[in-house]
Amino acid sequence: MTKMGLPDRVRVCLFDLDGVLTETAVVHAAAWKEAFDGFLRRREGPDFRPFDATADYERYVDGRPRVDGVRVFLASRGIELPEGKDDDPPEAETVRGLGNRKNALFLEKIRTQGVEPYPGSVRYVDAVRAAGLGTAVVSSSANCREILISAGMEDRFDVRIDGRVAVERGLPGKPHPDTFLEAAHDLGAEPGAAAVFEDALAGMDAGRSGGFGAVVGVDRVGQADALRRHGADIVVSDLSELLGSGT
Ligand SMILES: O=P(O)(O)OC[C@H]1O[C@@H](O)[C@H](O)[C@@H](O)[C@@H]1O
Repeated sequence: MTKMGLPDRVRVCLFDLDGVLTETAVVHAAAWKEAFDGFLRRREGPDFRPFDATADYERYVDGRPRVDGVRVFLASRGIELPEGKDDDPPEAETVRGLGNRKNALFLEKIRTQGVEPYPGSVRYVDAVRAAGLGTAVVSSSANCREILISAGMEDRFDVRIDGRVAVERGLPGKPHPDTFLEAAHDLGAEPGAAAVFEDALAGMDAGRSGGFGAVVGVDRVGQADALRRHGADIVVSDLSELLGSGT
């Protein structure tokens, strides 16, 4: 192990954003709950079964691109909506409309609450860079760049593969490994020389299937066992735990 708490073969680090670098996973979960509950209430009446911002979020939405989150959660309730168009209004009962509703709610929350980076993640990324390792942010979010700027972290990554870049390059999102593989490639590293840092189960699955050199699960919500079941080699509750370890 190196002093970064990673195997010696690791040359580049691929960081998920929401919940790993910034405290925005809970903001996404709250926006999804508001959007889905509004939809379910309209469709099923006052006795609707609400979206569970922990269990439903982790299993069906967390880590996936926006439209995939809509589709996978609705499928879990036996609901299928028409795809709709990118610019569908937020009240449209389509996959894109519901995604746009969630995005409007998410942006509103970010505007009022601001974006906080995890201090331990900032320290870890800085230490990794100082040690000469390459860094990438690999996020399903189309808002990744704005979130990084708001968190004051934009300059800390050599490569950014986010929800927008994935669409431009035709890359399937997490749980597929393609966005992580693309980031490793852009950093000039084989997957075996890359470490993946993720908090979402879909992200773990991407890390496991991509043949990466290490998969670090970041457990902010008490799901360490699930992270291990989905492929984490190491689980920490904060990236700062990796500093100075294993030497
Ligand atoms: O809606 P956005 O900002 O494009 O984000 C898509 C997804 O990005 C992921 O990083 C989050 O874990 C999900 O909760 C979110 O739904």
